[in-house]
Amino acid sequence: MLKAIVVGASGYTGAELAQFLTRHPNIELSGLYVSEGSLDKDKKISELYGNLRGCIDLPLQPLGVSGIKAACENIDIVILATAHEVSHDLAPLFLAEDTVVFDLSGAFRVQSTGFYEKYYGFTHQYPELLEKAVYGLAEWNAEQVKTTDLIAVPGCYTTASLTALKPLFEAGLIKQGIKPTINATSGVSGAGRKASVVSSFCEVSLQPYGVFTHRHKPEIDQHLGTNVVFTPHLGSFKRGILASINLVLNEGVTAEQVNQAYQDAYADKPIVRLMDGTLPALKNVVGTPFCDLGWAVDGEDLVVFSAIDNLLKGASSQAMQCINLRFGFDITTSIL
Ligand SMILES: NC(=O)C1=CN([C@@H]2O[C@H](COP(=O)(O)OP(=O)(O)OC[C@H]3O[C@@H](n4cnc5c(N)ncnc54)[C@H](OP(=O)(O)O)[C@@H]3O)[C@@H](O)[C@H]2O)C=CC1
Ligand SMILES: CC(=O)N[C@@H](CCC(=O)OP(=O)(O)O)C(=O)O
Repeated sequence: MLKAIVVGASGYTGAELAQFLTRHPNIELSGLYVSEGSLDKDKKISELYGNLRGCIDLPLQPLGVSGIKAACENIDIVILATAHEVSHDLAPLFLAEDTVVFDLSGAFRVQSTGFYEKYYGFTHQYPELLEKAVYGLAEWNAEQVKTTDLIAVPGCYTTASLTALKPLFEAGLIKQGIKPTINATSGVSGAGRKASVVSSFCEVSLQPYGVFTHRHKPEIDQHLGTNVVFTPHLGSFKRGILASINLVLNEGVTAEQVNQAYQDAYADKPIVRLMDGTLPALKNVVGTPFCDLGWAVDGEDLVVFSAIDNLLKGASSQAMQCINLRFGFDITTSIL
């Protein structure tokens, strides 16, 4: 039996991961951690999430740097469900204890230190870890995930976008020089559990934000290999992301070729569901690990729609897919 701990377990993605790990037949959930000064320290996780009562009643233990060695005793797997700066500082310490680290933050997703100064506002101290980290887009990087000890789980908008775009670019169907335009709307849980005015119920309606400046744009650019225009929106619902993506096809490319590209990429991938002539809807993916893809072609114009649960395929269930890949379990274990 492998043993796992979750750091940042009181947050939205950490609590989801605790549930996947509890259900896993080959992994024991051995500890849940929050920051040293957390207001939730020593509470049971089920005091915060009532649905977990009787299922996961482990305490949220405070964790400081000096406690990391003890927290890692006999531990194989560490999930960092923490803010980018926190993951940046903690990952090397957990790696030094011979654990395999799955980081849900953006701290190790993009191989460019300059990117972190521009988009995250901190100087990255570990260029060697940026090189070593594998980007955990599970349907695309499975072989690399199997061989690394640091997995950078992709961001939520990025997962929705790359899952939709990669088959088309791999098949060479998209006209060069015209950037894909991604408009994506996220539920408010994308901003995490901490209180903030912008994500408070009375403040949220439906509005764009981060126009031309959101950090997921360069993350998509790097992992797609081409530049995009990306505009995120915040919607007044709890969970889910719907991305609508406009593209121009190469001359002569047919709807059948688009269908075939998606079939080739995903026919044997159980987590990506190709809609048959219908279009994705959040109600079909929220609470599930799926990415639903639908599309329509009109001459050279192609619109693709991608729907995920931001906390699941956009974070925790994708991390669980990566854990399964890394340790040789079926990719759907504990999530389907
Ligand atoms: N929400 C989403 O849809 C997605 C989030 N992500 C990323 O996943 C990560 C977690 O996100 P989310 O769950 O939303 O965040 P939350 O804000 O909901 O949770 C953050 C957690 O980290 C804990 N924490 C803060 N500082 C420390 C520390 N020094 N040591 C240990 N624990 C600490 C918090 O508890 P406390 O402060 O009480 O200590 C809390 O448990 C982030 O990097 C986010 O960007 C990625 C994809 C999607
Ligand atoms: C609605 C909302 O605020 N969403 C978050 C994205 C969440 C995500 O994917 O997280 P990473 O920060 O790990 O990249 C945002 O726009 O910052």
